[in-house]
Amino acid sequence: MERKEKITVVGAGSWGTALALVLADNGHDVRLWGHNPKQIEEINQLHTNKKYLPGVELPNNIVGYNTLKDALNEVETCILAVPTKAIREVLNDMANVRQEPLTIVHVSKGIEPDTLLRISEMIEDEMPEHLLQDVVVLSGPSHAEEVSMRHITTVTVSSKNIEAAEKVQDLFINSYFRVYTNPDIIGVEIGGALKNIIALAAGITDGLGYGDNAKAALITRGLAEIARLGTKMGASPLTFSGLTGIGDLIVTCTSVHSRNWRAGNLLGKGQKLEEVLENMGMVVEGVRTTKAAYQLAEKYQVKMPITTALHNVLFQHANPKDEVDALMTRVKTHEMEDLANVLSSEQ
Ligand SMILES: NC(=O)C1=CN([C@@H]2O[C@H](COP(=O)(O)OP(=O)(O)OC[C@H]3O[C@@H](n4cnc5c(N)ncnc54)[C@H](O)[C@@H]3O)[C@@H](O)[C@H]2O)C=CC1
Ligand SMILES: O=C(CO)COP(=O)(O)O
Repeated sequence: MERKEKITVVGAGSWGTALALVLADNGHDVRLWGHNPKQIEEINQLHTNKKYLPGVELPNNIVGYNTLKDALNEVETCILAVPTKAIREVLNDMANVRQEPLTIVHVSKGIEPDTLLRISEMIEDEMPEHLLQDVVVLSGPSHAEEVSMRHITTVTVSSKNIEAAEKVQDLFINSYFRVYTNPDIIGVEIGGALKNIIALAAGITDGLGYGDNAKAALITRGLAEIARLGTKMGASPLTFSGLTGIGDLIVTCTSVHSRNWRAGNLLGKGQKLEEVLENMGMVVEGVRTTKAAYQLAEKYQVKMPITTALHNVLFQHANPKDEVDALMTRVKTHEMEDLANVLSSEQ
């Protein structure tokens, strides 16, 4: 029998709440912290979180907290489930109310524009060393809507300290939520963040009226450019064929639950970015990540044509259809880059 723990989930949005449910199902005492007092009142009195997970009933061992100090009191592990944009602010608040070291399990999928830091690097950067035990990432093909219905889901945990990842594996694993470990934290974080770019693009092609062939092309060639960048950044190429690579690409590009796909779909149908984001009500990580990935492609001198096309649509007001046409009419090339390199060196 695994040890039951007090665990704090920081961020009461859809993913934080769904993960709180998994931990509660495993018998842990779960504290769900959110910054909106009305939402916390709803969680404690009605046992629902209707805005983020409509129709889902929360068990009694999930208790809502509005004060970070109380939520983190006597807790060794915290799940950080806020959008990438909010991470530094929340970590700063956490550091102000903590004295003891904490293991932080982050579940966000993004890269910080300009600093180009992965999320585990942002945590190491922001959290004073004496307050940080370990940093673990949990990622994989997992929509909150399905997890909260206890639908079968598989994810991966990774950390520089594999024992910390194994401990988190034990906290979460159960009969509907299977957790694997992978020591390649760079690959796990890069795959999880960059798949959102491709999901936005898949939403756009669907919105433009293209079919499954276009989507399969985007998933496959998207994976190629994610792996091209990721391996330059030090990731293992094998990670991109796993749950946090192709697995998450498939689910995000093909699911109506995906916020990134839905946002892309509206863009493809002609809505403006500002309008789409305003009406979404939930985070669309792929927009900021496109900016960061575009900067990373320049830094590492890696060709990322889909990311570049999406960057043009999101930030240069390019027409989505024109960008698709431009992608399709690029100079012809080999599919496998190793082969292309061999052939060009033979010429
Ligand atoms: N929703 C999903 O199915 C999944 C989401 N993720 C990732 O989890 C992260 C969170 O996503 P969601 O839960 O979907 O987002 P969401 O939009 O459903 O919820 C975000 C939550 O963060 C809170 N928040 C925003 N700014 C804040 C701030 N400055 N201080 C404190 N709280 C703040 C919001 O009030 C909200 O409760 C994202 O990085 C996303 O990519 C990962 C896997 C699955
Ligand atoms: O990461 C996710 C599924 O694995 C969630 O994707 P969206 O943010 O696009 O909904």
